[in-house]
Amino acid sequence: MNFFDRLHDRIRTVDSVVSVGLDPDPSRIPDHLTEYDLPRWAFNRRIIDATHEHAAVYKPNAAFYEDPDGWAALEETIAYAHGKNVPVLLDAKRADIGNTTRQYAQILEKADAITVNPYMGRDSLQPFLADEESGVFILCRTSNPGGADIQDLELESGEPVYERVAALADLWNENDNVGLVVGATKPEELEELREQVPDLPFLVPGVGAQGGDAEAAVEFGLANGVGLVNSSRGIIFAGEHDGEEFAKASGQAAKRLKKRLNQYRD
Ligand SMILES: O=c1ccn([C@@H]2O[C@H](COP(=O)(O)O)[C@@H](O)[C@H]2O)c(=O)[nH]1
Repeated sequence: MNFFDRLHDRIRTVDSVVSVGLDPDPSRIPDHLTEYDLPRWAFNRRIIDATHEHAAVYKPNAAFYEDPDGWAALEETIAYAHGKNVPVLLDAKRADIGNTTRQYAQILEKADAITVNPYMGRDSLQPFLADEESGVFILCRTSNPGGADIQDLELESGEPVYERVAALADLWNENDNVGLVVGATKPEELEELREQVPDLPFLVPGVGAQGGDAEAAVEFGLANGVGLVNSSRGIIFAGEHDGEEFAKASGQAAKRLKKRLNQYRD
């Protein structure tokens, strides 16, 4: 079954488009978990227990796992999320020349979907695009202020780079497995892009800690009801640092976000 069909089912089952970002910054992990062999895994397990009923996906960002213990923590986390029937979207922003990108794409044997960087062009994404079962979210208009430096540049045709990326992504979507990453901090661009590519689901980061527009994220992020609105720090660090209460607070934050976003869903 294709990733977006699986995601559609998951969204229906939990009545939620919330992507829970698993970015376990070691400096913010509660003290009582730092004694574990894999503190990031101990942390994520508790977050998953508390949030899975509200999670359409989990989105670990690879940056928080790129060391030997980190990869072990990530593998445990992915397996545990799957045990709760929640798909995993790895925010890795990968892509490279052919033989290198083929190695990167092997991660899709574990995760269900990945974010990729279009800067190196189609061949750098080919192994991801060719994987019919997995989702591929292409960075299009990112949520950070510096996203404008390149993505907003006007081409000779008058279109900005991010619109060209969306047009290419639509072209590359031969296996119905492509989505776009568009920040909630860019509501006007979200609206324009939804008009331009009506059938591509968006992953919309930037609500919560980055203060993005939750209503626009839902109104324009979903294609035929399918899409994701991510919050990471706003959910996983919703509580105090110490004690088991942190997980309860993350469950409440995920539930709150789900309710808030559901106000805007059809
Ligand atoms: O444009 C982008 C692309 C990716 N991200 C990632 O999403 C989360 C956001 O975390 P918050 O704590 O909810 O701000 C994080 O992993 C980013 O690297 C993004 O923010 N913007």
